[in-house]
Amino acid sequence: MEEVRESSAWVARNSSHVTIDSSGIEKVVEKMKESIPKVEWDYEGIHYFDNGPLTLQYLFVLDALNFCFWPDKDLNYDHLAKGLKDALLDDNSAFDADRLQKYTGPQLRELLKWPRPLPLEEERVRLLHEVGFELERSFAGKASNLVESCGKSAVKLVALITRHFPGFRDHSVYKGHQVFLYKRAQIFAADLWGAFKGQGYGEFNDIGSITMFADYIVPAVLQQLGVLKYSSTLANAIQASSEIGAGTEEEVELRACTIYAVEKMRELLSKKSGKQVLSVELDLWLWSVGVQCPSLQHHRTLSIYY
Ligand SMILES: Nc1nc2c(c(CN[C@H]3C=C[C@H](O)[C@@H]3O)cn2[C@@H]2O[C@H](COP(=O)(O)O)[C@@H](O)[C@H]2O)c(=O)[nH]1
Repeated sequence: MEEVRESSAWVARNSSHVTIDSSGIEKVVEKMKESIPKVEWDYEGIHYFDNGPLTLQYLFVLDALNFCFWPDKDLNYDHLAKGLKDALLDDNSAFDADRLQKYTGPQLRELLKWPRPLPLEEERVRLLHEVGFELERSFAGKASNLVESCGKSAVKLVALITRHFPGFRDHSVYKGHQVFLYKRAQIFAADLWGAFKGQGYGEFNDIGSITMFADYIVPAVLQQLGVLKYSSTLANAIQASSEIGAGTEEEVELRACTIYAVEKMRELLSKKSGKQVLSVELDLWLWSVGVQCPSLQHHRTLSIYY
């Protein structure tokens, strides 16, 4: 994902509100280098897995909806992953392409057994329809065909997804530059890799090309670790739970500097440990630390991308 790496590095060099503290990176890496914390994919036991193509359909639907849980304080990612899993166990045709195109907001809520409207529910439904429509039009209705056409390349998979599904085109214009973040497209490749343990549908020759997935949890973890530093205005806005507009300089910097910082951590860690460390592995570790910390204050942006 050269465009994600390069454009994030550009933001980090030109940033006004977020800075990366290289001594913070060194401290974290120094502590970790003896034993890099390995977090098992699905350590929570909440995802659907049957070792076959239906798992890909599930993961693609999951990542189409994998964004913005925080407006409902009781809702989180686990509810989505587990809710979709239970829905599929109840009815294994629930994510057929024709069905995806027909869900209404109330039906999606019912599927997830969520008692009230979901955050950005209309957008969620629209994105489900888009996934169903384009899977049917170009991939005979199957996410497995999409994945199989990528010849074990995660880079090709992300490119194909963003070409076919506008809802996955997670990018921004920052100080006149186009910045690519591609969180949900990249996390889909990583989810396949994790679920299938790098084999079969999860085998990618270039998994090292994927960056971390710029969400709202990992930046907050890096700030706590002293890797990211915020301007006082930004720190106060996050502390006060004020909304940060999508596409603002602050928002793009939070996400892009997180990607760049994790790349720097990976480089240093690989050098010091003598082992090739993947951004995907670092991401899952940082994310799992964040979601287990209930007091974590994260930035709040209404976005369909993360
Ligand atoms: N960077 C990064 N962000 C991730 C994930 C995941 C889940 N990955 C699964 C894959 C294997 C594991 O076993 C995980 O279950 C979700 N998110 C993001 O977090 C936020 C949700 O927060 P909260 O509202 O507290 O649930 C939201 O932006 C969501 O999009 C990840 O791995 N990395």
